[in-house]
Amino acid sequence: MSAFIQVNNLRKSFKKLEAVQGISFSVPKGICFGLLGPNGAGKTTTIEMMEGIVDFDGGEILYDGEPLNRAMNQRIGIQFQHTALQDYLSGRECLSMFASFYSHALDVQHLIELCQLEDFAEQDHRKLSGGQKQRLLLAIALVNDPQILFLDEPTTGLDPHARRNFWDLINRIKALGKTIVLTTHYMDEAEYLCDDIAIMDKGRIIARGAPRDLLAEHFKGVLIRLRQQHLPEAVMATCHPRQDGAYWFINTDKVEQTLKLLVEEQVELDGLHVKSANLDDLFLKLTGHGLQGAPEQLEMADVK
Ligand SMILES: Nc1ncnc2c1ncn2[C@@H]1O[C@H](COP(=O)(O)OP(=O)(O)OP(=O)(O)O)[C@@H](O)[C@H]1O
Repeated sequence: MSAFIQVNNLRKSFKKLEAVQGISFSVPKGICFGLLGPNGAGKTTTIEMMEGIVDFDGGEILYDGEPLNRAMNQRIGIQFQHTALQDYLSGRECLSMFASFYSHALDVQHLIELCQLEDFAEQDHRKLSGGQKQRLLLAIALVNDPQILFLDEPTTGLDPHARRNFWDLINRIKALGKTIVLTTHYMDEAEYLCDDIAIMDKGRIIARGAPRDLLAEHFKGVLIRLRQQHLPEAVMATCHPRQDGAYWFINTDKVEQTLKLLVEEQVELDGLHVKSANLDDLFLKLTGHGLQGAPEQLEMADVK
């Protein structure tokens, strides 16, 4: 697939802080591309340079081979982390106001239906729940029928149910053929939504590719967690378990054989947990620290 958005050696410093340190990547048309990383990694600075909101110190950003120009600017939709809306306006009125800014805008009722705002479109936007507000902000980002949609941490602070709803909505919008660039520090969000990701840490890209390919490249097998107990010699010698706190951990790419051995050796399986590697594990492996503070991190077998 050819690059729709091409970012080459992009740099940005704030005084002595090098927030973005010469990153490069490309985004083909029609995919959902994710910039993933912990707080302060440089995601928002990168996306804001791509949106033309923040000037960059070096490098280039090309859209269909051209720097961002007025015509392309009209084809971009942005959902910011925070957007101040006019007090007292209903969702429908907010949408009408933003639609009036563009020469070509989508029908407001169509946007209300697309983003499932029907039940609260007439309410003062200040009374909306977090999930409802995010859907309204998404509708506002779509008002000019953009070719490219930028979403900056769109589900931060939402409860799990609202996040799921929002993910479904993003998938519906992606199915309309739009190119989506989103930032997130939720690895599950990136795994669920993104065709391609760049993992950022401290202003640099430390991994690039499709989530599934990245995981296959860096990990094999699964991790089995058992409650601490005396393990038979055969298990110790074959599985090389690692003890950590109240648990034993076994890395293996031969799950069935390992489980069979545990059963044969009459190991207590109560509380057994089997887990595949995810992007949190990858981030931990690449950087030595976790993505979101202190989620449960499980070391996985390394292929290399
Ligand atoms: N306008 C600014 N002035 C000074 N420093 C800034 C500015 N904007 C960002 N930074 C700094 O640049 C670094 C990268 O910030 P950025 O917001 O891009 O990270 P992020 O990955 O989006 O983090 P978050 O998930 O918290 O939004 C941080 O250290 C931040 O404090």
